[in-house]
Amino acid sequence: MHALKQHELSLADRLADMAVDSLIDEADLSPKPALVDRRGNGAHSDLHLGLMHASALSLWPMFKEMAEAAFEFGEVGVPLREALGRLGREGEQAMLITTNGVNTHRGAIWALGLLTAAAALQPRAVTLTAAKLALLEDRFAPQPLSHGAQVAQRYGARGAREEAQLGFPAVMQRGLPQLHKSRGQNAGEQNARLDALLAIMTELADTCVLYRAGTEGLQAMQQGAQAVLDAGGSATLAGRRQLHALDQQLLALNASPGGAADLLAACLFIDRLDGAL
Ligand SMILES: CC(C)(COP(=O)(O)OP(=O)(O)OC[C@H]1O[C@@H](n2cnc3c(N)ncnc32)[C@H](O[C@H]2O[C@H](COP(=O)(O)OP(=O)(O)OP(=O)(O)O)[C@@H](O)[C@H]2O)[C@@H]1O)[C@@H](O)C(=O)NCCC(=O)NCCS
Ligand SMILES: Nc1ncnc2[nH]cnc12
Repeated sequence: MHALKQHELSLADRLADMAVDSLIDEADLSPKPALVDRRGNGAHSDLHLGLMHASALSLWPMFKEMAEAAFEFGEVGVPLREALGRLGREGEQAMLITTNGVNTHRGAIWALGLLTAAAALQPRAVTLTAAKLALLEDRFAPQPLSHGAQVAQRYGARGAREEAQLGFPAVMQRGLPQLHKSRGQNAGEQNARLDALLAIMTELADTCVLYRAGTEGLQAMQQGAQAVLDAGGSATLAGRRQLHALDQQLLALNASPGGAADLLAACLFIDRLDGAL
């Protein structure tokens, strides 16, 4: 085999490892408000931590194939976008078989799929490259009346598609800077990751929350997350009290911030990639 190709294949393996590790780190991170974590199922009756792990692992071949497709096409364009769409739909089927039909990682397939392909193409301009891919039309994409599409209609919310098309502002302007800031304050890695999740939650129009709990739920998520950070973050006693109150409030509203969780995984992926460059 050609030496460069061999190198590319091992890089595809590494990118798939990074994507899956980021999903597993996100799932394990505790205590996350109303989400599945080591403590329990959050606001979900059909999810648990083992299922999140199994789902993440089932996506490894998809991420690898997405990176390989990026190497093969070699540039941002409709052929690569459509190949990623096909791989994403196949990955979603693998996920649904693994989880017995439960949607564990649909948003993560989208965000991390684009970022994995972008990292294979342009490791130093990942979010910009992912945004360019997200802006291209996939002629074969079905147009289902998804939860995201329904709340986009009802509230005019900017959902997962737009977040990617804008270059992941919730990650680049909120999550990643907060991760670095909290690490710099010696918050400890788990607290720094919790703070990054909270920072993402302060501004995101999470369509999972909107679908389940409307604008009341979205406001509770955004304001409650800001209150934790204002109190000093999850490493402080005052911040922990606010975090507990946010958990209780979101559980009472059945408002699971699944979109924010996916974007935390995206944030951890970009952080890992930065560390590997
Ligand atoms: C373009 C797509 C992203 C589809 O987007 P759309 O908004 O139309 O569809 P949804 O099915 O609603 O999926 C979007 C998922 O993205 C996450 N998300 C939500 N808000 C945001 C946001 N503002 N920014 C980024 N990401 C966001 C979220 O995923 C998480 O929630 C999932 C659980 O959701 P749901 O099933 O609604 O959950 P429940 O309330 O629990 O359901 P019930 O129990 O009540 O039934 C969980 O999976 C998390 O991942 C949104 O769900 C893209 O997905 C697409 O086009 N897909 C088709 C395949 C494809 O072409 N892929 C391309 C690969 S590159
Ligand atoms: N930890 C989590 N809990 C619930 N939904 C999620 N979607 C992605 N990660 C999640």
